[in-house]
This record gives sequence, C-alpha cells and structure tokens, in this order.
Amino acid sequence: MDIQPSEMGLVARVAHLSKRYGAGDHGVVALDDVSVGIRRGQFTAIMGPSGSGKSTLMHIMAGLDTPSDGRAWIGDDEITGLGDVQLTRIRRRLGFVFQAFNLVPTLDVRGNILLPFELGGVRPTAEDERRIDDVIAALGLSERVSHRPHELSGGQQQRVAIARALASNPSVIFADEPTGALDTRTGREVLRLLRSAVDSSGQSIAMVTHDPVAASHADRILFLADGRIVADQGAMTAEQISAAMLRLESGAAAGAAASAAARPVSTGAHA
Ligand SMILES: Nc1ncnc2c1ncn2[C@@H]1O[C@H](COP(=O)(O)OP(=O)(O)OP(=O)(O)O)[C@@H](O)[C@H]1O
Repeated sequence: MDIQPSEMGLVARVAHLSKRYGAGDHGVVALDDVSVGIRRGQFTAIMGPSGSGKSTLMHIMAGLDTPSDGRAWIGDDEITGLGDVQLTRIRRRLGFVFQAFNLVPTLDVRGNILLPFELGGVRPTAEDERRIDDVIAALGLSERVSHRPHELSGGQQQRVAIARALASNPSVIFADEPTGALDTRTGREVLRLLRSAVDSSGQSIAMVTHDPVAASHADRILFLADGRIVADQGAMTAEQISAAMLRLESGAAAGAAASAAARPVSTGAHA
C-alpha cells in the first residue's frame, strides 16, 4: 500500500503533475512532471520567473484547477478526478489569501471572517468563536469588526483576508502574491502575520511570490523554471534569493538557485 501524505508529514502533495494548455505548435506546457509536497507546520514559498508555472501549481494543489496528468492530494484525500461538490467540501478545509483580497463589499469585517462558515452552512462552535476573537485581536482588527471593506486600508483588508483564512483552522493556507497590492511597509506586516501563524500555532502555508523579501520569511523555497522544480531550498536571505532569481531569469535554470544559495539542491526532499 502507498504511504499516505500525512505519514510523510505533508498537508498537500502532487505527483508527476503536468499541465498543458492548447495543443500542437500553439500549446503551452505550464507544468512538466512536478512532484512535491507541502510540509506540515512550515512556511513554503514558491518562486520563479514570470510564466514558470507558480500559480498553476498552487491552483492545482488547492483544487482550483485540474492537471492534464498526474495526481494531487489534500491531506490523505486524493483530489484528482473529484467532482465539484466533493472539491468544494475539501476546499473548505483550506484557507486562501489572494493579491486582490477578495472580500465581500456588503459584509462587515466580522461577516467576511465568518463567510466560510456561512457558505458551508456551519455554525461556529464556542471554540471557533474563541479562535476567531483571538485572530481578530492578534491581527489588530478589534476596532474594525463592524467596518466594511471600503472603509479599510489595503493592509487592513488583507489582514481581514488572513483572519478569514485562519478562522476555520485550515489544514493549509494557500497564498498567491499576498503582498502584491500592498506598499512595502504594509506588505512586511502581512508577512510577519503569516510567519507568526506558523510559529505560534503551527499553521502550514504555501505562498506564491515574486518578491525575494517575501520569500525570505519562508522556511523552504521551491524554485520553478519552465514548469519544473529546479531547486528546493531551506531558508535563504533576500539577497541569496535575488541572486538565485537573477540566474534563473538569465536562463541558467538547473542548479542555478542552488549555487546562488551556496547549498546543494535537496531534490531528495521532494515528496
Ligand atoms: N488559461 C491559460 N491558457 C493558456 N495558457 C495559460 C493559461 N494559464 C496559464 N497559462 C500559461 O502557462 C504558463 C504558466 O503560467 P502561470 O500563471 O502558472 O505562471 P506564473 O509563474 O504564476 O507567472 P506570473 O509570475 O507571471 O504570474 C505561462 O506560460 C502562461 O502563459
């Protein structure tokens, strides 16, 4: 019998994943035989040049898109081939933070944070309420619970999106360029909040980013180039990440990120 992803300490996993758009000469290979797992209790950054397949990988991992080939799991549940109803149920176990915040304009802060419960037809338990109050306080939103999104700054709106993602105690949070629409200082605050969710409550996070400073908050960095994972590294400084990205963008894909980081590529870590 196969070893389950959870036994490998993984909250999400893909194996031999490929994604092609279109066919023939006009076809694009967005992902090419990618196998990787997201580890429990870690902050994982997914980096790579524009068009390298980062968003496609994250969207397939999170059940928001389907692969052309290969398999994907959330926890021990294989999501490849599931229908919409089952996928929706599995996605409720996940948290999402997007560049564009994706808040509902007609709901106040508390309403937005409780939205996953509303959509799932689930009444928050006393424990859920306690956790939500703690998250609201920790994210500095206590004074804002009855404000609507248009009454908040971009940084505050992203904090609401993070609070919403944390509210349901998800097995993993998928974040796609969460600081992309924020100024530098506000972006750093958001990254510190994500980091502290990992450090204080063992949250697992997978974050797509272009920003070397954002990726320097991660425990692990996966580098993609041309739809493949070309390096799998532990924590790196922003300078090391910038150097690795420069080398990738200049086309020296395989091993480039590793040599910039002055560490061996740990391909064995791919689960
Ligand atoms: N719906 C689609 N139809 C056709 N091609 C697509 C589609 N979505 C993505 N692609 C192509 O797949 C490749 C990977 O795209 P993806 O968005 O995953 O890259 P990315 O690394 O996230 O890029 P960026 O950093 O610019 O957002 C690109 O060449 C892109 O043009």
